[in-house]
Amino acid sequence: QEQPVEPYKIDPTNAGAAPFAGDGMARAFGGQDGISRIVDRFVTANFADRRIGEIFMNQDEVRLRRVLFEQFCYILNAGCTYTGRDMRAAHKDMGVQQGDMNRLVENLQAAMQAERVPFAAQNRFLAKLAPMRRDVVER
Ligand code: HEM
Repeated sequence: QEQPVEPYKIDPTNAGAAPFAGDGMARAFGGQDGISRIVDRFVTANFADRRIGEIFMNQDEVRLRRVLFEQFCYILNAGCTYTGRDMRAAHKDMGVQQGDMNRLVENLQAAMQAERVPFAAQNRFLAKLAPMRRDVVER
């Protein structure tokens, strides 16, 4: 079950990127079912990761699976809204470094590859997420 968090204003722009137009990206990711499988693989990989798993340990995995699905589904324009926190608030004081971000991207690439997302669509999605490093990585 999900743990309560400090109140915050719900706003889909908290997702940190504007959704893609049209349904091409949603289809490339296999719709909500495909996105759900990718998020599950991705979250499982991050928690089990030898290099970044420690950052995830003791965090709310149930909530993370829910809102990360919402975020991906929203950005891919697959018919969801995002109810989570903004990226700066979500990663505050976590000490995430650039190397951690690179590792997380590798795990996401592996999850998309496993679900046979076409390479061009993978890269379009990663390009949408890339600017979020400003709000995630501490320097
Ligand atoms: C573009 C890159 C990233 C995106 C799009 C992203 C997305 C998210 C989202 C949507 C949440 C949940 C927000 C909420 O609970 O309201 C979250 C939380 C979290 N993220 Fe990220 N994240 C990114 C990078 C990273 C990196 C690099 C790490 C560490 C290696 C990380 C570790 C975490 C952890 C541990 C939480 C749970 C926080 C908590 O439960 O309080 N994230 N992230």
